[in-house]
Amino acid sequence: MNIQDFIRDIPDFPKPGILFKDITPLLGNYEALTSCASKLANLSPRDIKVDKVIGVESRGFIIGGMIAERLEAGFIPVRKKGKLPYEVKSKTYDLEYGDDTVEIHIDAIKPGEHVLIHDDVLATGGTAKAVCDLVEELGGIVVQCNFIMTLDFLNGSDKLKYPVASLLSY
Ligand SMILES: O=P(O)(O)OC[C@H]1O[C@H](OP(=O)(O)OP(=O)(O)O)[C@H](O)[C@@H]1O
Ligand SMILES: Nc1ncnc2[nH]cnc12
Repeated sequence: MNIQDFIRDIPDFPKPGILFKDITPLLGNYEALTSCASKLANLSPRDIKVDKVIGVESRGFIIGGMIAERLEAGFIPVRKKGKLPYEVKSKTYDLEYGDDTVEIHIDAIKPGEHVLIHDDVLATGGTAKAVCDLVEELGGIVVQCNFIMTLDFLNGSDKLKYPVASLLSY
């Protein structure tokens, strides 16, 4: 099963000059979807029990939830501003195509819990860095930043002080 075959390039989306990596063909194929989730779960650290998996809105929710199930961990949604109903911590960050704010519930992580952060794409690293900061502020321990793919020409991993795992790099 070649995951790469299920990632579609869309030029100039959502802005001119951006080559958008579209994962919807992957999501739509049962074998590709489950193989991707299992491979990503297998990349998690062997020696650490992951307590919680974070999925980042919105594309990180789908496979993040599947990884949590495979690791027998809880799932935490990190959402864009104004979507979570309870008290939140927030971080604003720059994107490849704009800026955004992510939020987490203040009681999502207990101090000392081991947290794996999953998203579909690591681009500039702004989103993942903001999520790492939120985990640290709640007293959690980031064990891995886990992605389907990294866009290496944007050097996103330079912003992250934690191990990065991914299936594909461009
Ligand atoms: O490394 P970065 O430069 O921060 O970019 C990566 C982020 O950008 C995309 O999300 P987007 O904000 O487009 O939201 P979506 O998942 O809801 O489409 C992607 O799903 C990551 O979350
Ligand atoms: N080029 C890209 N394709 C898909 N998602 C992204 N998130 C940030 N940059 C992206």
